[in-house]
Amino acid sequence: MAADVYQHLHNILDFGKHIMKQFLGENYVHHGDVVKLPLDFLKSLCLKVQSERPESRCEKEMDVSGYAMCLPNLTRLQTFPFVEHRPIFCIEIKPKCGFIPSSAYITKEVKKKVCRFCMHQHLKAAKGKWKRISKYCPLDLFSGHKQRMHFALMSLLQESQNNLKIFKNGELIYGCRDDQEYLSDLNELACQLKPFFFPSNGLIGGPQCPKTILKELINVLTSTLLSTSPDTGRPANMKPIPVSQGRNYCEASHFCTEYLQSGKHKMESAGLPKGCILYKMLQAQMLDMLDIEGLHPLYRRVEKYLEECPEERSTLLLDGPYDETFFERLKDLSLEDDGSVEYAVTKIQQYRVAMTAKDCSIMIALSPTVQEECFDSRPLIKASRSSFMYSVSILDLDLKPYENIPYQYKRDSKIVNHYLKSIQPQEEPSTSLIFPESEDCTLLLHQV
Ligand SMILES: O=P(O)(O)O[C@@H]1[C@@H](OP(=O)(O)O)[C@H](OP(=O)(O)O)[C@H](O)[C@H](OP(=O)(O)O)[C@H]1OP(=O)(O)O
Ligand SMILES: Nc1ncnc2c1ncn2[C@@H]1O[C@H](COP(=O)(O)OP(=O)(O)OP(=O)(O)O)[C@@H](O)[C@H]1O
Repeated sequence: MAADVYQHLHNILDFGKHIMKQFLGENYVHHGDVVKLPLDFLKSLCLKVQSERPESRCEKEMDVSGYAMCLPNLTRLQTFPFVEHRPIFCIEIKPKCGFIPSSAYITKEVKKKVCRFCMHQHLKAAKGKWKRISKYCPLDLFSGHKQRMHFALMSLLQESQNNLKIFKNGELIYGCRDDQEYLSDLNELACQLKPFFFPSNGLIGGPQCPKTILKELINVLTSTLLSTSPDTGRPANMKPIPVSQGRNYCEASHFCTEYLQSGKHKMESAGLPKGCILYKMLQAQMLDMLDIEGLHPLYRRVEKYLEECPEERSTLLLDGPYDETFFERLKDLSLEDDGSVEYAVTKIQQYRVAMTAKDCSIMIALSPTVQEECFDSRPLIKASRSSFMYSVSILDLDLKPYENIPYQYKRDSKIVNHYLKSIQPQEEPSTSLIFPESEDCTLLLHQV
């Protein structure tokens, strides 16, 4: 049992170290270490954290067999550990899938028009996972278009669900609260963040203030998400997947509906700078080239083969090791199915990597600089009245299990069918949230 856990944790570590680092970049991935911990400590820790865990996660039990994964605290700056004592805030974003599939295996046309996140919102609201439908659409965030990105980030702030959290000096101060009104929360947030953006205090005031602070926050986040890191990430010999294969906007996006209604007939595609975290994440997500509808028959092919030759499971590398050989196989982007089990396995592994990239989170840690530090060559993000040292990391890079594929297949059709049913009566007109760069947003906020 403990040996299995040890092996499992090592697999996670190797997957981060040898596979996800290649896709996402050396600087963004912290693979951690497997550590042995005293059983007593683990048991008391388990009791202590149980009451803090979200109810929906409590069916998963904490493993207390003796091994654990030790990761750096990603709410702190990873690039400058010597500034540990400095005030810092960190934004965690779980962006989800940023593209619309274009696979020929898709049977429902709506999947080529509306993104999975927006469709899934309806099912989540119906099941009571969240009270309200979010106006966030991942395609807006991944668009590289500043106005769309601002809209996406503002929508995340308004309805954070499990897609946005904010930490101040390592402590959660915002997010994951569906039971509170967002207005009071946003005021409180602005209040907490004010010293970071307006350190000299007193210079700025009046009723615009919280809105100004949130806009500063959104600008800083957008710049960070679009900033490029010098490390290479995806190796040069792996062809990039063209982002333009599917449509570049989602028909259910509140931004796009209004933008197109306002007489703009085409969604211009600004595109993401190659090398920024969103670009890298999107490339990894797009390894899902067949969609679950094209993938599921390949899963059945492998299952059939394994029924006949169960001893072949390790040769197929379904469960690792996650090393160079595994990575080499992921590079084959060909979609010519020769009917072989090898082809099926390659597509399955690419799909699992893509699913992992669709469910991981970005941690953006920001710490304001003091004037005398501004002379060196560290990357800085500038706001109107302050500037920040920052680090970007990716969290939750456990490879999604092979065994989940049939479940993903069923859930896909459940999400789509529910969406089609729920939009049938009439489309709700959306209320304006767009705030062009020259105009103020229309949020009601109190002075802080
Ligand atoms: O399928 P999705 O898109 O609902 O993603 C699941 C997540 O739900 P979300 O939509 O982000 O609220 C879900 O998030 P929550 O636990 O609900 O916060 C998990 O991350 C789940 O992964 P796993 O099965 O625990 O490894 C995720 O499942 P996978 O599909 O990534 O396996
Ligand atoms: N290394 C880290 N640094 C800072 N915060 C972290 C770190 N790892 C996890 N967290 C915080 O804990 C949350 C849950 O982490 P994660 O999703 O990895 O847990 P999990 O193992 O999936 O949880 P569960 O046991 O419920 O399945 C993250 O969303 C993040 O807010």
